Amino acid sequence: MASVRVAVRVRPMNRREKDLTAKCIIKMDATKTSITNLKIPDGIGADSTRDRTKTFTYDFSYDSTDCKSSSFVSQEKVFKDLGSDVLRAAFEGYNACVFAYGQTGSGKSYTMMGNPVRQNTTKWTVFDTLIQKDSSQRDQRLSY
Ligand SMILES: Nc1ncnc2c1ncn2[C@@H]1O[C@H](COP(=O)(O)OP(=O)(O)OP(=O)(O)O)[C@@H](O)[C@H]1O
Repeated sequence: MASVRVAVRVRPMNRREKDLTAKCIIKMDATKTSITNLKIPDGIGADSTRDRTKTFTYDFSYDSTDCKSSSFVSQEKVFKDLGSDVLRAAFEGYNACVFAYGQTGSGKSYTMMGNPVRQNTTKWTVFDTLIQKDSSQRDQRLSY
């Protein structure tokens, strides 16, 4: 596991953003995140086009804007990609840390804690599985 991993996640638009008919200017493609400056007109010249959209590569780029989209990334996937290895490392005695960074309302708490009713169940199920796996490995070690 790499010592540091960085992920970007885009949440669905909230009511206020929808009411303002805000446009989504972020696109994710595998590990790449592209941001488009709509104030720069499209297709004027090669240089303008390059400035209009900037692309950055991260370990993970998560599109969680629309749960009906084929590219939708669920809370469970985020946890499996980012949380489970950190937990495993912690069980193995390594120091580990996960933190979320972003402006207010961008989805930090949601990504870390999930939805209290449904998504925590998924998270804790994966967590329980890890604990069970850890104890069964320990039991195997003890039985040698
Ligand atoms: N991936 C997501 N899918 C659905 N809803 C989300 C998602 N991320 C955030 N939200 C919703 O967006 C709102 C703001 O999210 P959240 O409270 O997690 O932001 P925050 O970054 O922790 O804000 P603050 O810094 O003010 O504490 C919440 O209503 C939350 O349920």
